[in-house]
Amino acid sequence: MKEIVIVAIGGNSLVKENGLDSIHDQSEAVKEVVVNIVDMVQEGYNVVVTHGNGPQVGFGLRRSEIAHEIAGMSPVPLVNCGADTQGGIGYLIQQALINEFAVRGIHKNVATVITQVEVSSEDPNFKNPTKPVGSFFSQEQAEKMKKEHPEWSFVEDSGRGYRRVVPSPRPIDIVEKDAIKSLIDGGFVVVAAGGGGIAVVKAEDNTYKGVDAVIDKDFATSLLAEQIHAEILIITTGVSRVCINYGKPNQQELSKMTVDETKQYVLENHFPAGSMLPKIEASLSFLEKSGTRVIITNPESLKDAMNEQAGTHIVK
Ligand SMILES: Nc1ncnc2c1ncn2[C@@H]1O[C@H](COP(=O)(O)OP(=O)(O)O)[C@@H](O)[C@H]1O
Ligand SMILES: NC(=O)OP(=O)(O)O
Repeated sequence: MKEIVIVAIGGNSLVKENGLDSIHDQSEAVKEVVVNIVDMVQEGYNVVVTHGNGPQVGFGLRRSEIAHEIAGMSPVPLVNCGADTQGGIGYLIQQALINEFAVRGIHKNVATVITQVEVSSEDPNFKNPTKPVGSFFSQEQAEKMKKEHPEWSFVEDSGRGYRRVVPSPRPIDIVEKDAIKSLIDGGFVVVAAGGGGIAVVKAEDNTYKGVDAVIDKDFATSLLAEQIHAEILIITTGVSRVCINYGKPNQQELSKMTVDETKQYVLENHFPAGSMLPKIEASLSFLEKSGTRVIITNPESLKDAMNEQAGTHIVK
């Protein structure tokens, strides 16, 4: 059996910048990534695709709030907003993959799996929202919104502006992992764990219930990679390489780092929470548990990164 590669597409890399948030723009961004993913399939890898939903779940939540405020419609719970993004973005990726295979004359089955991810109801992250969602705002806009909605929390997100934050518990188990593995074994290109998965808690009688949260897709992807025995984890995001001293005059791009070097950079606070830190923590967890190789890069560098010509490579 060929190597399983899991590719996580960042939610922000599909929106690119504030203003390019229409479905048309996101669909075009998806098509760009998919070309590179199909290249990898053609090279013989078994590819599983996951994706983020930070911007998109925030847009959906805000649409629901506005519809409630203006038209009195019932608000959509955050967990359902997340499930909606899994379907919406999964549809874009699935169709783009099918179309790209058709253009190249390749027969390949593609399926998106609605994926629930178990979290603990006792997770302390429920009381401390950290996951940035939706649009970026100026400090002035964020302060104005905070006055109007005192229950909202905001954080400054990696020098890009202020964003609302929601609870983000750690994933414990991918509920549909066996279905995903069966599809991979059956030769499907699988899209799964979108938006970090739909957050659910498990009761003693083995039933599940959704909870209002957005799981970090990097942590969910790392867990899925472990559970399906993937060899390579690729995280695509808005930058071609991970940097130390990011955004400072002495910023330095990293092409390769070992697990130990990576841990040292974490201790030196080179990676902010809510953006680069989860990617790094998820990568370390994957390498320590089951994986052989991690690549962090932007979607357009995927092919070069597979040949070690681009991206940041984290090795054991
Ligand atoms: N040390 C760093 N090296 C590279 N990028 C960084 C670093 N610290 C913060 N960033 C920022 O974090 C972004 C990735 O986080 P984010 O946009 O939240 O991820 P996603 O693509 O999964 O939505 C990068 O595009 C970059 O703007
Ligand atoms: N759910 C999630 O982590 O989304 P982003 O990758 O878009 O932040």
